[in-house]
Order: sequence, then structure tokens, then C-alpha cells
Amino acid sequence: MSRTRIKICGLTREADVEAAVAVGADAIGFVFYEKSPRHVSPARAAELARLLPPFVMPVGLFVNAPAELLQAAQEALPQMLVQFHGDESPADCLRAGRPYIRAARMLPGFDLLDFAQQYSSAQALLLDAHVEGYGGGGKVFDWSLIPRNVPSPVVLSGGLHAGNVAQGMLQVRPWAVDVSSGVEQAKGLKDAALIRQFCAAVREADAQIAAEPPQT
Ligand SMILES: O=C(O)c1ccccc1N[C@@H]1O[C@H](COP(=O)(O)O)[C@@H](O)[C@H]1O
Repeated sequence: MSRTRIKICGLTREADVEAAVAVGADAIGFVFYEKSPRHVSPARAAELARLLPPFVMPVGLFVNAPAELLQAAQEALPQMLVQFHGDESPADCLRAGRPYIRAARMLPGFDLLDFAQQYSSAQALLLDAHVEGYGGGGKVFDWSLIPRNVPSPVVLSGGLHAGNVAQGMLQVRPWAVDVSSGVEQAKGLKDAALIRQFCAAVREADAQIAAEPPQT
């Protein structure tokens, strides 16, 4: 059975990292965007990332970051996957010289296939709702805006929680799902029970997908 990867984003505390790892998160996101309530410094992210076992990946989230911040974060987290969540051009993303995923802020009329072509060097496209402040708004977008033939792996994001993630997976069939607000008790403070429920819902949906008759 193939499993949908899980990224939990915006962690700021040791206990939250431990809770996410304990229930099988594949990736943990650290927000290096100063205007975010989930912001951490590179040094703090490095402290938290020390709790990650092998095969759980740290992801650094950046919004139009200066080169110095990217550099400092890369030094603090050498194994980091970069998530560009601002207005970075394809050239900006490539300039970082790291494997990266690119956030697309979904709105009616947004041409995701053209975006995917522009960012064909991205490891995946993370699809988020278009919100003020770039992201982390807990807002769901209209999943029917996602074309069926996106050529890159899709990370479904934006307002996911234990109550809607299965529906999103069944409709979109993403490579991975990403959650922040939906597993929080307050901005930047995760809730272990909500993380557990979210991951359980993903695994139940995986089982449901695996039980489907093969398409002919
Ligand atoms: O988390 C933030 O504060 C944030 C700030 C700026 C850009 C992105 C941000 N978070 C990312 O947004 C998506 C959706 O989050 P949510 O589940 O709707 O809260 C996710 O990738 C967060 O990591």
C-alpha cells in the first residue's frame, strides 16, 4: 500500500516535534519568516531538528527571504529541504542551490500547469489557499481548481485538519499533505492530540484508497 507523506509545519517547541515524530510525520517544517507567529531562528530550528530521527526531514519555509537568512538556515540545518512560499522566481529558487518545493497560492483563474512548467526544477508543488500574509491561514481552497495532470508531485495544503484531510486525499490524490493551523491549540503551539488525529485520518484514507478496485 502506498502511503501519503505527512508534513507538519510551524513547530516551535520540543514537545511538538516529539509528538509529530511519534505518530509518523515524514517532514517537520520550520518557518523562517519573521512576520509569522510560528517564526523560529536558524539556531532554534537546529535545536529542534536535533530531535528528528533518520528519515524524518526538516523543511525550512521562506517568504522572500534575504540570501543571508537562507545561508544561515542552511548552515544550521544542512539536511533541510527548502520550501519557497513567497514571490520567489524560478531563478531565485535555483540560486539557493538546494532541493526545494514551491508553494502555489491557489485562486480561481490561476494557471497551475503553467506554474508547474516554470518551476519544473521543484521537487514538488505545495498547493495552498491564497491568504493575506502568504500562508498558514487555515483556509481551504477549492480543490476542483487542481487539474488532474499536474506534472509534479503535489503537496495538498491549506486549512487541512483531521476532519477534512481524507476528503482532500480522496479528491486530489496528493503525494503528501501539509498541515499547520489544523493541529494547533494557538498559533505556533501544536496540540499532540490533534496531530495524532490528523495522522490517523491520513492513514485511514490511505487504507481506503488501497482498497479501491484497480482502475482499468
Ligand atoms: O505558517 C505560517 O505562518 C506561514 C507563513 C507564511 C507562509 C506560509 C506559512 N505556513 C504554511 O501555509 C500552509 C498552510 O497552512 P495552514 O495549514 O492552512 O495553516 C502550510 O504549508 C504552512 O506551512
